[in-house]
Amino acid sequence: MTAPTAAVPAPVPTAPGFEPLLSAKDVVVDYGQRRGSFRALKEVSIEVGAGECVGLVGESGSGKSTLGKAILGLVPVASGSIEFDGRDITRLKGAKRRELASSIQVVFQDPYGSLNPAMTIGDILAEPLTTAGTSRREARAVVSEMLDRVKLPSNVLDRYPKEFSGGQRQRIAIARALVRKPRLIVCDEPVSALDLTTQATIIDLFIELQRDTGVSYLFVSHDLGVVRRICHRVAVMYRGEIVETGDGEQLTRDPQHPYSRRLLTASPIADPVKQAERRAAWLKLREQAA
Ligand SMILES: Nc1ncnc2c1ncn2[C@@H]1O[C@H](COP(=O)(O)OP(=O)(O)OP(=O)(O)O)[C@@H](O)[C@H]1O
Repeated sequence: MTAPTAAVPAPVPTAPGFEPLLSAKDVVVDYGQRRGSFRALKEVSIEVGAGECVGLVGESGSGKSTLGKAILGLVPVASGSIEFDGRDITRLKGAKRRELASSIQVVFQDPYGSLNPAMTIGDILAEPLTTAGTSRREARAVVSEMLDRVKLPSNVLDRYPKEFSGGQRQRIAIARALVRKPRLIVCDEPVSALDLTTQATIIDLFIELQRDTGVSYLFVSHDLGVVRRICHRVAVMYRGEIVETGDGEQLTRDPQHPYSRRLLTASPIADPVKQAERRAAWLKLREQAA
């Protein structure tokens, strides 16, 4: 198959009706040492509005996670800028970066690996609050509100992650991301480890949470079908660039870029080995950043 022609990376504007919240401009990320380094993001620009869900689709290795990591400050940005709520966050480090955790959170793909097996659900959910200085009493109230939001009963609090199914664990992971009441959640393939029925209920939950809390999502997925359901706009990534953007319907009906057409026909399937590598890389970076 011939490779699609390279396209000029175009800025992705915020959809009409949404106030800008996140704005990444010409972001470049390189991996490796200076000699032989690999450019994973090539001047990528994207905006996410307040209350908007922007999907990021593309095959394995196209740079989706790298963009999420750059926004979360987990990989260095070589050039370009990332603004959040009007503030330059491109190179925030240390305490200032940690403070941002109250505004930007992440939900991972793997509900099995992302919850500490030695902690009760109550402690897993309260920890982000108590480490940020919230009293235990106040933390309990917020945890209980978030359990309600993700439709889990309060009797889960004294139990451990291993006692729950994949879908329930993902509800717990979503509740944990919500306890600090963030304005943006980077969702990294959050439903691709789940069976189709559970996927559908978790997608419905994401939609409902967005409607009720006004949170924004940058929703990374290899599956255009999933992002079409949940996202207001979809950006297609190919080899470190955004090659096309549009609403899901339009992208499906009338894809402009050859690679988007290929994505539609190929219907890529998540490779479990690749996905395990991606999970390990995320967790390592998070530990380093903690
Ligand atoms: N730590 C790293 N060191 C070197 N190269 C890396 C590193 N992390 C990612 N890459 C490379 O950067 C490119 C983009 O990877 P990235 O994980 O962002 O892609 P992706 O679209 O999210 O794919 P996947 O779904 O497989 O994670 C790939 O070629 C990948 O091999």
